[in-house]
Amino acid sequence: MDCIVKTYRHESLLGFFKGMSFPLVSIAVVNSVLFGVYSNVLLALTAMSHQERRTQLPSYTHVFIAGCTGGVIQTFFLAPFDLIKVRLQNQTEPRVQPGGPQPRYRGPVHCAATIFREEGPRGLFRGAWALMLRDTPTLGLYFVTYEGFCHQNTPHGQNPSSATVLVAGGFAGIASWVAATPLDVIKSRMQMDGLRRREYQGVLDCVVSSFRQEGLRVFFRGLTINSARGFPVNAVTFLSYEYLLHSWG
Ligand SMILES: C[N+](C)(C)CCCC[C@H](N)C(=O)O
Repeated sequence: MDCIVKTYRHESLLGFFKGMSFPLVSIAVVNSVLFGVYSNVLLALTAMSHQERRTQLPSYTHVFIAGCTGGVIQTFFLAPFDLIKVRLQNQTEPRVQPGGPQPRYRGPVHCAATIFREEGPRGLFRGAWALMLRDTPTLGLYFVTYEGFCHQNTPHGQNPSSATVLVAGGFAGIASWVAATPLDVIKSRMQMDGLRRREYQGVLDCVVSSFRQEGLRVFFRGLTINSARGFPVNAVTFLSYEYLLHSWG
């Protein structure tokens, strides 16, 4: 609540949409990589089409492996986009006045160019290890939750209803975000670390020093908001996924 109130006071309604244009474009790319890799790995592991999988649920191990693989590959696409989002969101100066000083990053493209210039091409992948650690197991969990919930709430041999897909997707989002939040905190700190004097030696150092300075609570920062956001976002994501598979498959 404090964050919402302060964001509104300092930056008005626009403050909530900071760094949004870029993720809007990137989410299409990132999700198609994730769901594309997931579906294809599952196909390779089980030799069953999407339709056939409805009658015979693949083993949860296969679902988990396919989800984890999606998580690894997705990181290469997500890392630069996510970095730019985090940098822009953390730029909390009030809106620029005409004639006043320019903010450090003037927008996503300028932000990408500045990071490239100041921190080199590898700078665009700052925090990518933490991101991969965050997403690999949690995306495995994401698909296991989704498939498991759909399977349990659908009569044998039928396709899950839209309502089931929405709720299953929502739960998958919450479960994976709850599991991902500790490393999400670390990931964002690593991404911000390139900006000034380097504070952390690596992921482990960031975990240890965050814990020393702020205690165990630090790893649960943003848990409520991540889960609250996770439900609707992933309900819609899975509904679109199922819908597209049916209309094209
Ligand atoms: C694995 N982790 C929890 C990080 C994300 C899982 C859901 C991904 C979705 N695009 C979203 O933004 O919610």
